[in-house]
Amino acid sequence: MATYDNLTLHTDKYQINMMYAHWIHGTTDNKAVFEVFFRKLPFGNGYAVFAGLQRIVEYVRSLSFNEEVIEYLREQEEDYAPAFLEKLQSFRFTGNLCSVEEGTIVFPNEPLIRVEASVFEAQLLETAILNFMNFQTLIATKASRIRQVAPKDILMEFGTRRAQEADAAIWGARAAYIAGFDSTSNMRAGMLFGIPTKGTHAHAWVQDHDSEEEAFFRYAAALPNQVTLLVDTYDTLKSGVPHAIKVAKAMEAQGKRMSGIRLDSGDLAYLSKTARAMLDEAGLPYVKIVASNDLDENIIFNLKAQDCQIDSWGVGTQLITAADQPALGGVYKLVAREKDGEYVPVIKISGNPEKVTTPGLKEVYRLMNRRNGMAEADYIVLSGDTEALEGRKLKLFDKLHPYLYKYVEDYEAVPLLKPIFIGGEQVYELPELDQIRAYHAKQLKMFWPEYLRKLNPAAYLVDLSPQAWQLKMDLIHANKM
Ligand SMILES: Nc1ncnc2c1ncn2[C@@H]1O[C@H](COP(=O)(O)OP(=O)(O)OP(=O)(O)O)[C@@H](O)[C@H]1O
Ligand SMILES: O=P(O)(O)OC[C@H]1O[C@H](OP(=O)(O)OP(=O)(O)O)[C@H](O)[C@@H]1O
Ligand SMILES: O=C(O)c1cccnc1
Repeated sequence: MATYDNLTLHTDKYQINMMYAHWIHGTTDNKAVFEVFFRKLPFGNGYAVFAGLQRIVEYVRSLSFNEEVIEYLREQEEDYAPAFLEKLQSFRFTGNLCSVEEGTIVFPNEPLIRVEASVFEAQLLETAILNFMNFQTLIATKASRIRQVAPKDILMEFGTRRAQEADAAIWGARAAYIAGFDSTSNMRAGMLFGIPTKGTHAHAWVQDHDSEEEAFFRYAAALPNQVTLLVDTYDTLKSGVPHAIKVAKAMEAQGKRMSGIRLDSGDLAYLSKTARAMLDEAGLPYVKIVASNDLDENIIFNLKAQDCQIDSWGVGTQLITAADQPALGGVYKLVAREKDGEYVPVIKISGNPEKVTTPGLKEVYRLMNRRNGMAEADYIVLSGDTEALEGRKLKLFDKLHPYLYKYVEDYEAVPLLKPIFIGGEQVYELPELDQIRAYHAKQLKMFWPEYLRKLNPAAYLVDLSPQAWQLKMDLIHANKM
């Protein structure tokens, strides 16, 4: 079997076909600029949480058309000339790549990643970059919604068994941690990324004993420092909770404290309230209640509205598969190409106005109100336009109804796109995961709650500068049949 972890061919065949066609026509070295953005927020949310950059950086660094890959291409496609395959052998990314940092709050229709490279290199990267960014951003956004409804509780990611295969499990666990989950059950994700791991036990442990009581006592004897007992194998209130109380009391006699019980079926509001009362009655107020069973942000929100007594949530399937919206539709679009040694902006026209691209190399700034430190709007300008950076008064206007406008001043323009690779050299030091998580938590504080609420959030303003807008209009008119 072929080597498994070389991601160089983790791309759509049409990218290699286009690379080949450029090679045939001698245009491989022409520069091209692509931008990554998405058009629509997932889950009806008001923002997305950008994630995927670490994987993208590792992928770009590791690109290598080694012998095995070349051999495969040779066998697969007789059109690919031997000299083309030879050129691929020395392929490496030598361009510039800028990106928003992981954990950043982002919005539709703003550039999140910009690749500026020979068209030969830039074309190859599209598929993998979108694959990594779309999935990880989607899961981080879902996790952020879950965190929002349980701001003070412990959130445990339990999704691996239901994830869309192994990569999704570990990178999804990482994305969830960035957006505020406290732990993962996936030990490999823990080892690879330094995410704290947590786990209870399964029904099998109870079923594998002559009695539930015996199972509980033996588990507590084996792992006295992390005893969370699953109490719903036979009858939660008549058997599970009373047996757990017995174990907790026995532990107390030895000077130890049981951590918790886990509810995994039935009416979680009713069961948690009753179990809480039973535990308190037994003098065990410190024993926490963990819940799991196909939870998502809506069920957790509802359970809280029912005054559930749940301290900690295990969330699997709904999070790791983003069950209510299985994909983020991020795209990678050409915005400029080199012609006669200069960049020429390009556009994609569509009958669907949302699909018309915004031409030209762009920067995106977050306009931070200096008086209150809150984000006012995101402002997209053509690269080289420094008006916002100089703090000049800006006109933000509604593109469909230009007579609706407002001026902003007394702001700081914070560039969102950071240089990651310049001339193929990595210039960005990847932050530690905990730094990313802390950065994300700080980001959330910069937005008014109206933009963050889970249901019907207010739309945050992402505006094009007048020059960027004019360029778009000019190209639409120039290209319209
Ligand atoms: N009080 C509640 N309010 C709203 N939703 C709840 C409540 N209690 C449980 N749920 C959710 O209802 C859904 C349906 O649970 P379901 O009836 O399938 O579980 P169960 O039959 O009790 O357990 P299982 O089939 O997993 O053994 C689950 O997603 C669960 O999290
Ligand atoms: O429900 P999720 O959010 O996906 O969380 C993970 C689930 O995985 C385990 O169940 P298991 O796989 O044993 O099957 P179950 O569906 O019968 O509980 C655990 O008991 C949770 O219920
Ligand atoms: O630790 C747990 O309780 C757990 C882990 C994964 C899936 N379900 C439960």
